[in-house]
Order: sequence, then C-alpha cells, then structure tokens
Amino acid sequence: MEMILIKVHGSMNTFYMFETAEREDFAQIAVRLSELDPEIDGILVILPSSVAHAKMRVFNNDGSEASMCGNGLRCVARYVCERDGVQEAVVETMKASLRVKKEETLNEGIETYAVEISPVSFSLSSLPMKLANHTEWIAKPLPFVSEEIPFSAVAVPNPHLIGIVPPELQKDTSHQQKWAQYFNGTNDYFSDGVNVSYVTPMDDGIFVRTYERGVGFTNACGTAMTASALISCMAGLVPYGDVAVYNPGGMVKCAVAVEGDDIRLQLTGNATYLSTAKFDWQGAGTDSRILSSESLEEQRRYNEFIEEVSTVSKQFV
Ligand SMILES: N[C@H](CCC[C@H](N)C(=O)O)C(=O)O
Repeated sequence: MEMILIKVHGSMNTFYMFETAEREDFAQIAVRLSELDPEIDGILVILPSSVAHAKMRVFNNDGSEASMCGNGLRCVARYVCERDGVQEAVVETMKASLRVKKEETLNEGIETYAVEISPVSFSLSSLPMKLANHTEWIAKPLPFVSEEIPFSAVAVPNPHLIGIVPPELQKDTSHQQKWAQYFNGTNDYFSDGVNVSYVTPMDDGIFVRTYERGVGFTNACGTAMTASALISCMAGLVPYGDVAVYNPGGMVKCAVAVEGDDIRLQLTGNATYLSTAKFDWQGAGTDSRILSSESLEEQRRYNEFIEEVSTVSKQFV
C-alpha cells in the first residue's frame, strides 16, 4: 500500500505525518518508519472525526501510543487549517478536542501555530505514578533520586516528571538519562513510563531538555515544555503569562493562566514541513521502504531562527 507522508517538525521534534482512515497497524508503521529514518521521533496520524475538523493519533518510535503531542499538534493544525481553508480549527485527541489556530509567524517564512494543551491533572493516578501515601507530588525532591532537585508530576494529559535543576545538570545529561531510563523500564513508580524533563531558569524564560517516553532524548517535547512552564510559574521562577521556553531545537512560547482550579495552557511555535515522501507499506515484518522523498525548502528559514534563539540555549546544547 503506497502512502504519501509529510516529514514535519515542531521545534525540531520530527515526525512523519499522514492523513488516512482508521487502521490497526499504526504502531507497526511507526516502528518501521523510525527504523528507516533515525531523524524521526514518531508519527502523527490524521483521521476523520465526528466531533472536530480532524482527529490526531500519536505513536512514539517504539510503537507506543501517546495521548497528546504538543509539537505534533501544531503540525497537524497547519495541515487541517490549510486543507479546510480556515485560520482556526478543532482537533480531536485521545482525551480532549483542542482548539488550534494559525498565528503571526515567529519570523517571516516560518509557519506558526498556537495549540491548546489540555486536560491538566496533578493527580498521580492520571500519569499514572505510584508513590506510597501520596496522591500528588509538586515541587518536592524525590529523596531516592536527589535531595536537591524539586520534582513535580503532572499529566497534560500525557505523563511528565519535571525537575528544576542547576546548569551543571543540563551540561551533563547523564543524571537525567539514568533516571529517565529507569522510569521507562521496569520500575516501582511509572507503570506506563513517563516523559522526564530537566528545567533551568534563564534570564528571560526557561531552558527545557526532555527524555521522551518511547523515544529517548529529543530536541523538544511540546507537552513537556508547556508543563514545565506551568511548574516554573507555580514555583515563582517566571511570571504567569507568556513564558519563553528554550530547548535544543529552538524556542516556543507557552501561555500559562491559572484561576483557582482552572488551568489554561497554550503552546505557540513553528510547524515546519521538511519534505514529502512516498512510503510502500507492506505490513509488519516486511521490508517496507520509503520509495522517494522531496525537500520542501522551509528548513533554511528555520535554521536562521535557531541561530538567533540558540544564543540563549547554546550554553547547554
Ligand atoms: N513521548 C510522548 C509523546 C510525544 C509528545 C511530545 N513529542 C510532544 O511534543 O508533546 C509520550 O509518550 O507521552
């Protein structure tokens, strides 16, 4: 079966994206494509929806399905808005139908979209995370990991464990890698794994590096950056409102608003198309191949953008 794929990225978190009808083998397609193209972090599947303009399903490189993907949703938002000739749309995801909209470009020539990140829950059962005698864990060290790093557990709705760390733990990623690999293997705390982010306050925002469940270290994780912005506002590290979040793949803006129990999060950033590809899918266990691919020449502009913003994060990358 021949499929037309678009290779896309949000903050250099890179995926193959395609529109199709519901099928049972998306996990196997994700695994095969990640074998064929080591640059990708998963796949974004665009499906019909009875309640929204479209439905998005997300599969990590290891074939596991995620309930949300912030960087990916910006790319799906662009596809749906351009397909339907609209500036705003609604995209159905596993746990919620989310508002998306085209924004003024971050920089001319870079397509930019804003997406709602929701629902948000601090209840450990929503990750899930198991900690005896606790139902939440916010801004406290996990003594078995470190006495110095305040960790927070939050679902947006995919699961995130977020630590506020000094620059030294950004320059040397071995501490983050050790614990992220443990929490995504056989462990006593996260039965479904967890995305692990280390956050360091900067002059005008925060720097976030994420070890993603089902993938490993990525250039950026949209849900993680947004959750990290929320945690940083709650810790008083940055003011509520628009938070600049720097990452190895660039920079995004996360809008954080909290009124009582009402938490509203919005992620704004690029939605870049890298190339189109023809993929011959013959089913799992076969040697399905990418038959051809054609560059779309948008990356040059994004590289210039990274040059500008990476003056901040260059010290950590
Ligand atoms: N690895 C994540 C899914 C991808 C999310 C990330 N790419 C993002 O942009 O939010 C998980 O298993 O929850």
